[in-house]
Amino acid sequence: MAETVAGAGKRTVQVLDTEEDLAVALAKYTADLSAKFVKERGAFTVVLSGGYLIDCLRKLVEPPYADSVEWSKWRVFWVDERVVPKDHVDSNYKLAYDGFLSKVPILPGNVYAINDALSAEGAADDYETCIKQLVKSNVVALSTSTGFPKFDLMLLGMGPDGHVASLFPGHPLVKEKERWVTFIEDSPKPPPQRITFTFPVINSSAFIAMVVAGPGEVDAVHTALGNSQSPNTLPVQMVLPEEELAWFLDKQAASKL
Ligand SMILES: O=C1O[C@H](COP(=O)(O)O)[C@@H](O)[C@H](O)[C@H]1O
Repeated sequence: MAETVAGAGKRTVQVLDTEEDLAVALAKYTADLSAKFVKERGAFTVVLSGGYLIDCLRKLVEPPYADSVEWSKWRVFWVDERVVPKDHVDSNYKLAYDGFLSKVPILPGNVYAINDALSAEGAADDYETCIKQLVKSNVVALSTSTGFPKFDLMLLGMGPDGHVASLFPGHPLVKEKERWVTFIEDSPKPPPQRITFTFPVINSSAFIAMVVAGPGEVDAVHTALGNSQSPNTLPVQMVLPEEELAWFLDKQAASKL
């Protein structure tokens, strides 16, 4: 199903029979976009989230997808990170390393993790400075329409409350308009200290895959994609990238649609 959303790129929704089918569809989507961007600009900038998304990337590290991807062209970033050491069980870097990065030949120098020796505020400043330098050197594109960095693909998950990245319902950070990267010290989901890309950065990306499986997010999926009359806008409803928002759902996640 594809439709155009006013003021933004198109939105597509795929409902896959099983979570296994979802992982295959996501691997194909990511591999196809990797080939497109490597051909067009010689690099592919990919932003990961934490949580369940990493498990859904398991088919990408297997043939035929793993063999077709030019891993040396990948540059990897995080949409959000918890302010904990990189080897901590809550670290999004550790989750991605164990479940994905350690299984493919991405160059270690092309993996942009946060500096885990800094405070939340310091780590957010440091990550923003790093991305500004990569924009200057043309590794990360700049959106001509917004002036914010334009990543090629963000692979996002969503929490049961409709949060994306570390942007939670009702939190003032969802309204941030200036910063590229900001920090939160009172995250309602532990751990409390995190850094996160802001909505202007998320929505300046070219493509976003929104990946949701299982029963936990059924109501938030219904609010985002169904005809639910919820009075409060969920963070996930604010996601509108420049070219395409592609939802990947399994049947359970889509059961109220
Ligand atoms: O805390 C976080 O939660 C979201 C959603 O996680 P999920 O396990 O419900 O898929 C995740 O996207 C984010 O990166 C993470 O820090």
